[in-house]
Amino acid sequence: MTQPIYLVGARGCGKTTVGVALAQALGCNFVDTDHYLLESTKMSVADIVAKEGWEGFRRRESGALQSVTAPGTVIATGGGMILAESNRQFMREHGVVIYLRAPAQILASRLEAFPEEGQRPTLTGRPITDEIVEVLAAREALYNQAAHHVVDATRPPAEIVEAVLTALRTARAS
Ligand SMILES: Nc1ncnc2c1ncn2[C@@H]1O[C@H](COP(=O)(O)OP(=O)(O)O)[C@@H](O)[C@H]1O
Ligand SMILES: O=C(O)C1=C[C@@H](OP(=O)(O)O)[C@@H](O)[C@H](O)C1
Ligand SMILES: [Mg+2]
Repeated sequence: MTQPIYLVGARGCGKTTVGVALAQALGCNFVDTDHYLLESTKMSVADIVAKEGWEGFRRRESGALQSVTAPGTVIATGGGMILAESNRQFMREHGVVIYLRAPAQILASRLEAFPEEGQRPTLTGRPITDEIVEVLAAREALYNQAAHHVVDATRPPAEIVEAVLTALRTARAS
């Protein structure tokens, strides 16, 4: 596998968790665009948003996407990476895009257990359950548009990794 693999999906679908395990299974490098921003700016997502607004954060994450793109790399994106058409096009052109899909109730229960406020400042100011329903409704079509493969992300991480590997193998054989 030399093409980069991009994991997309809503907050809490497991892009970061599954990305680490997938990279290990493939013997690839792993990068997370939010971790890249944290390391390169020394600011959390919440810090960047407080200082520059969501617009500033979105500009920086588009830059991060281009910076981390390299052969032999599994890339966990932030949940809003697919908002920009240019990012969707960039990912589709440069690699294989996998959408980790899970329903709002599952995402909400994971995020309520581990909110990680520095990583996930509120997007709407609404309670987490309402926010996720709203955000998924606005983005589901974009996740699907960006994706070469859609994988059920309600299972344990090891099973999701297996499903991604199967999707990659099937695509290569066809
Ligand atoms: N497949 C899974 N099953 C159960 N919990 C999960 C799964 N994937 C991730 N989690 C948990 O959900 C939370 C968010 O996971 P994370 O990988 O940070 O998601 P994302 O990067 O998509 O926002 C973490 O606490 C993580 O342990
Ligand atoms: O959905 C979003 O708009 C965001 C998701 C977060 O990443 P995760 O999806 O890894 O939580 C992070 O990039 C930022 O808080 C914005
Ligand atoms: Mg993440």
